Amino acid sequence: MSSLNLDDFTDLIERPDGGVRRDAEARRERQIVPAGALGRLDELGEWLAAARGTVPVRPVERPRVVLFAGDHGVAELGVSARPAGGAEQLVRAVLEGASPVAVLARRLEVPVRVVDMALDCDPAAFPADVVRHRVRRGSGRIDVEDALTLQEAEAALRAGVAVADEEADSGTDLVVLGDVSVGGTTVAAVLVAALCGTDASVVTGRGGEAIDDLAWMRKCAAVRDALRRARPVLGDQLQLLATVGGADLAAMTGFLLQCAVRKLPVILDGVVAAACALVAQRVAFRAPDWWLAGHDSGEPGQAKALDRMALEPLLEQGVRVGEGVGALLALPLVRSAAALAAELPERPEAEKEPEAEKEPAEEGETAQREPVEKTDM
Ligand SMILES: Cc1cc2ncn([C@H]3O[C@H](COP(=O)(O)O)[C@@H](O)[C@H]3O)c2cc1C
Ligand SMILES: O=C(O)c1cccnc1
Repeated sequence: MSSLNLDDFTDLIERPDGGVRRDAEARRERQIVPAGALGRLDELGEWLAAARGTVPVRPVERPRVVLFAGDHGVAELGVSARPAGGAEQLVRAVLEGASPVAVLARRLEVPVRVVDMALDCDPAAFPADVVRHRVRRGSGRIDVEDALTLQEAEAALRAGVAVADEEADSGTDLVVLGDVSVGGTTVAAVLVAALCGTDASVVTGRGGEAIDDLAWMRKCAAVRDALRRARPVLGDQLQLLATVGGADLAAMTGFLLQCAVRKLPVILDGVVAAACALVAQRVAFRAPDWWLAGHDSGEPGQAKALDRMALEPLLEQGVRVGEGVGALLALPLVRSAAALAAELPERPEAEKEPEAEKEPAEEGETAQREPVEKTDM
């Protein structure tokens, strides 16, 4: 296998179509409801039109929840409320329809795909299509050892690319991206702190089932120790994922990059997705234009990462269960924005407005909006 050159993604990833975006904005100006009166839904509709490349925006017909799963050796330090190696149970609940994401996905009629990258259990525990991309059993204890070998990191990242291609090829038109793990919020905190140049205490939160103060201090110490190991490899994102990431995070990073290549929009869930997005942004600066932040999960590392990418969470409901729930909750909002953008009629007079009358105002507005196209979401 030829070695992977992440720099290639920089050229392969384009921005959403700026011309389509301007057409979407112009259409919005002509609609019967005053532009701006729908608040952020206006912006969302315009973003989706540009991402999907058409005005009026096409509805999201085939969304899918994609969850990357793995265990993390760092959980042995007691940094999670769950037992180390316990992600198998979480995945089982998702697949059996007995977890929060499963309930919501059923209700919203959105299929859920789980991709096991490094669960610490017998692969026979799950169907072949769930385990087929697994690169190892549990990722390494990042405070003292590498999460993965470079080869494993590369295999995991390639698996994420392959999953993105499978989704794009099978007609998925929007991805709700989440994770299922034990210890994942510690790993995500390390990546965010490493890439933002902050201390452990700034990014360390209380994780899945909130941990007590003592566990939080252990988590901070683990993040601090892993950060020391991360600093020498900050410039090489694959090495960074191998040193202080994990197979699920490496796959998610590859997945995000390839979704951007394939022009497949993604709603990010919590701190793990945000951390991977930040790594992907380092690889390809245009990539965040293809993503929305579904919600604010309350993990401080998530807020830090989203801020760096100028992504503003759509919802804040205090949801702290991971597994894509916050992002899935935002899906109806995105679909609502698309419906309004596509279906609100245009004012009859707007269609006949003489060119000379409308042009100066429109030109001025468009010119003003262009530079903020990327950052104002
Ligand atoms: C019911 C429940 C189901 C979950 N499934 C995933 N996570 C969540 O917990 C994981 C890691 O948290 P930590 O780092 O604290 O171990 C994340 O991967 C996230 O998806 C869940 C959290 C809860 C409460
Ligand atoms: O940010 C997250 O994904 C998160 C936050 C708290 C608990 N579980 C996950």
